[in-house]
Amino acid sequence: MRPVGSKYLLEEPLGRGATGTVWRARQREAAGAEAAVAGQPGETVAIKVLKEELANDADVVMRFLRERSVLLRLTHPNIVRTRDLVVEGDLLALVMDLIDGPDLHRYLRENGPFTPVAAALLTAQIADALAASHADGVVHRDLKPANVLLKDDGGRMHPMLTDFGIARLADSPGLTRTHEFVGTPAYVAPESAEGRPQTSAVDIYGAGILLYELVTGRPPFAGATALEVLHQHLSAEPRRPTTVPEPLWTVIERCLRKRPEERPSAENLARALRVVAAGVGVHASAAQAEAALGVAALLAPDPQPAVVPGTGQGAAGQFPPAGGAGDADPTQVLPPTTGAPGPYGRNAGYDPDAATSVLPSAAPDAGPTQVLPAGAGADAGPTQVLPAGSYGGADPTRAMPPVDPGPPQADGPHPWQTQLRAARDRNDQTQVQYLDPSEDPLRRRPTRRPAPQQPQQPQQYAPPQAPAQPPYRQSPQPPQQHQQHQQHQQQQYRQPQQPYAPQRPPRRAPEPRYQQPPQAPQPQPYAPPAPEPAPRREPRPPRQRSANPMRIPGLGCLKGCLFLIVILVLGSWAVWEFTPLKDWVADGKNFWDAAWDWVTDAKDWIASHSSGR
Ligand SMILES: Nc1ncnc2c1ncn2[C@@H]1O[C@H](COP(=O)(O)OP(=O)(O)OP(=O)(O)O)[C@@H](O)[C@H]1O
Repeated sequence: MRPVGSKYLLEEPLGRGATGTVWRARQREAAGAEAAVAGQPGETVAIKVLKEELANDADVVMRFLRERSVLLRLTHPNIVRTRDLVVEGDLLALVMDLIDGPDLHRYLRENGPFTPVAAALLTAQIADALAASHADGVVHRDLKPANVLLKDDGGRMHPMLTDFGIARLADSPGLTRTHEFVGTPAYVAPESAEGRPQTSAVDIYGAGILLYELVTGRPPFAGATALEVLHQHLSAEPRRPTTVPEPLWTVIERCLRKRPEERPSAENLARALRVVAAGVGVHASAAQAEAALGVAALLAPDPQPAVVPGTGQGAAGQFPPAGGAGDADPTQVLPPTTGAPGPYGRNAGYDPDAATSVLPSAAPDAGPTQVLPAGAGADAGPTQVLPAGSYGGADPTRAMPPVDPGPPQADGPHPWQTQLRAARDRNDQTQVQYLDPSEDPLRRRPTRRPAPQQPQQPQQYAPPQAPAQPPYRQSPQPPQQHQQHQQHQQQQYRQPQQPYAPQRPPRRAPEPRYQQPPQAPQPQPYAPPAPEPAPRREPRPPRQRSANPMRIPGLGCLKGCLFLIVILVLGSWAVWEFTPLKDWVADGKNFWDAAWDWVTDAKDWIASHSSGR
């Protein structure tokens, strides 16, 4: 058991992600004033030990220190609470509440898709968490099923959003040194992929993808490579699967709008999802069904979305044209759809703090050994989200000096290519690709389970929190009646009863919109090369038919023998028919007599010819 700081002991690893390893750990002594939650000796907690690359990066350590109050004050019933932050030598760690339950990615893989009602209610709770964090100016930026833990809450499962702030911690000018892409291609919003300004709308996009995946078992955009997936986020329209009721599809479609300003606010999303859940069941009243059909009216966008600092956002809600020098993001994966110079142009004027989705390289100067003092919001109540503090507009990292990306490497790979390669590598971890297809939940058909096996499964989800319940929720019913009602609602959309035809978005050729703009006469200092075409598979050589497909032992030898016998028979027949053998046999001559006759005839013939001359 390894100590972390003086207060915690790591016991066993619970899981490993792209940014670190999560451990089950035990509290040795109360953390006291230096943590948001003091804890008790012997208490079990979860500790995320950040990767060495992060811990060794001085920028990340500074960010860690600066952002502690943001992380520690973020409390909500659907957010995994961060209790303490530890910096110790080359170790950075977040101490969290231990959640007893699987993450949503694993749950989905093991149990197949949810019913529309269950998916809507679960996503509504995630939207509640987002609404609270957005109100506090915090954008998650890596929303995906793996970051939703399902807490066992007295037999019911309660979704808890985790990894808040990890993307923020990974932000670092040092990121431009390794260009490793962080974020999961399947869930990345178009504006993030393009390096455009990001707001809380990126989380709404992530929630839309997650909701789609909950009801279908796979995210809407898939591809053989990360680049292919990202292109789809930018240009492909999601298609409505047959199992998704129309009101739910309205919500999903609005969350997946390419233009962030057209996506609903988290608060409206939560409300709309509850209206949909109430209205799509078999026992929905006419008014509830009517309300669900009119859900589009509830999906108003956020007039003042929380801004992701350092992504070039101008005034809140305004989205400057992509590709402008001011909003270049050095970590973007794809070139902007418009605008001449790429983000790596040395004159692009990028903001180093805009490194939104990249891990830093190792830096020699590790942070100091210390246990952090408590943040300002350390004593916030467990269900309370504190009002926005100084964080909202001011980005503490702006004080950091910009890092020169360095001169263009003429012969090395372009950072953009390196990013893509890293993104592909990372997909191993995020299980978007390079998985055994039989094990990849995103590729296989959803598991269809007969209803009796898990009749109560969707009921396990905790009902929405009382304060968040909209006025138009179902009228109170006796518990039993309510349960039956829920069962009916959920069974109406149980996957086995529906003709499920998973739809893969069509593969698209590289979009012309990402083509390199014509080169100006003056060379760009660092014009990005044309996108590397996705590696094409070599056409398979035609399959060789096996001579012995049944693999019968000795068949090859037998075939040779048979062939020889046929040749011998044919040869014998030819000799018999076309030689005087028959006559010899008729005359009773043996072979040697016949042969001697031949020789004699030949000698006579030669003699007659020579005498005639
Ligand atoms: N607070 C927690 N309590 C219990 N288990 C946790 C907790 N946080 C994470 N885990 C477990 O640890 C695993 C790894 O978590 P982590 O957040 O590092 O993974 P990830 O989300 O796939 O990574 P990343 O977001 O960095 O790509 C999770 O799948 C989850 O099962």
